[in-house]
Amino acid sequence: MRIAMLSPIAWSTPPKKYGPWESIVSLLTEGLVKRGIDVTLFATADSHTAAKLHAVCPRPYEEDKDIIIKVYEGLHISEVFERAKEFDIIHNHFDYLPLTYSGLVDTPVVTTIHGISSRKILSVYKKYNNRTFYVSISDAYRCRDLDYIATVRHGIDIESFHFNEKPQDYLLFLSRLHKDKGVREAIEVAKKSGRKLRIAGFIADQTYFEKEVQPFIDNKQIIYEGHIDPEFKKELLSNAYALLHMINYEEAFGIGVVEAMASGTPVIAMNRGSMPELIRDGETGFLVNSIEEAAKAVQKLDSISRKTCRKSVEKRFSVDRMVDDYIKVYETIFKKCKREDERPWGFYEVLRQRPGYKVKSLTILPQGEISLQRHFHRSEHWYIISGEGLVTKNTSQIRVLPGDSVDIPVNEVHRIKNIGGQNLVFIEISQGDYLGEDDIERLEDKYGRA
Ligand SMILES: O=P(O)(O)OC[C@H]1O[C@@H](O)[C@@H](O)[C@@H](O)[C@@H]1O
Repeated sequence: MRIAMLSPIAWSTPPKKYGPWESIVSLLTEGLVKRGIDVTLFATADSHTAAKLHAVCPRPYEEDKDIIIKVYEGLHISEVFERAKEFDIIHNHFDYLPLTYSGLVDTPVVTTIHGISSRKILSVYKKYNNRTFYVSISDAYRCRDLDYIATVRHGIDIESFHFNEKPQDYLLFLSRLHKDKGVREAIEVAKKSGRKLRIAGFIADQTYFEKEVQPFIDNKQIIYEGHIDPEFKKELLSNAYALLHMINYEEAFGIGVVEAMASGTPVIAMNRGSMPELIRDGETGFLVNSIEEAAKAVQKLDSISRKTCRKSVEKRFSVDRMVDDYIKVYETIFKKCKREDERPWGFYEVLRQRPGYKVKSLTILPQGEISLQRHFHRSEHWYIISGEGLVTKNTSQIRVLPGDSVDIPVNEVHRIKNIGGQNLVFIEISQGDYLGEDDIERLEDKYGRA
């Protein structure tokens, strides 16, 4: 299966510090590659992957303000769709914009809806509801107006989080600093329960920060650690007494919540959005409805086993589980959308068909080869456009390059194999009294179709 993975370009894939969408794309891509799946990752040029990287945007636009967002969004997305025929599935993680290209290609598009920033963008999702496939990242995040092929909850690289059974005494806030994420509320919980609070994350709303957060930072009880790197984040998570996640919105998924539990750290979260799907109330943390309840929950934290937190994540939020779930989604889509012109060796396109002749372009992927075969009703003429091939004609073999042509009379046993590193493309003119695809006698086939 050939997957085109379309990542956002706000951050690199994986991100250096913050970038939840890019981080999930990276974990999924690397997990699929490990399973032997052919993935092409479309991401910023400074991304790192074991898949094939295709990049037009040199750096993340959040890190380089000289990058004009609209220009690079257009260039980045169009690359995937212009190469659509090379893939069995395009997996879009880039929000709604790529949907507007999906009607122009035959390759099925699956979109993981990581977040709907405003109800105003829903009209795009609604328009493409019947044309593409949507995946939600929690049941809570399903929108009634859309149809979904599955819910796939995120997985994390559990082994990279240090499990710690003996935490320090501080509470932790770890997210972007924004009203939605409830930083102010976390400060109040810390004050009410007389605990130290360490705050980490980048300032997503400067006005909010200056008004609601900064005045409370005394670097004794309320400490701001800044926009931290992944290693420091892991250290803060594993040493924390608990994570406070006092969100003010219906959050689709909380990666930090799962990462905390993987480190053995229980989470006290507002009971809304996806939180009940992530936290087992009383087992891996507490679901609360107010600051008062959260402060009371702090007093009960000793009843939570840090080992249970870790085990719960191992069972429910591993990368392997996420990769399994997405492979199931791809297989379902693959079966639903299977077309005759997609072949194990590549694909073809009929350019013209009239009584007596047919013109096709054929693309054979590297290492691909058509079956050893013959036709009873048609002769064929091949003209090589690009790549390097090896043609078998009866018992002889001929190496072919762009500009070469080959004639295959009716009844002649033949095959063509891609022996180069790039796609082998050729134009075929077939002539005869019957031109249907079923006029193929397969004598031998690498893909078991003979
Ligand atoms: O049988 P497979 O390997 O799919 O090859 C099928 C292809 O064979 C070639 O010789 C031509 O006849 C193409 O028109 C055809 O699509």
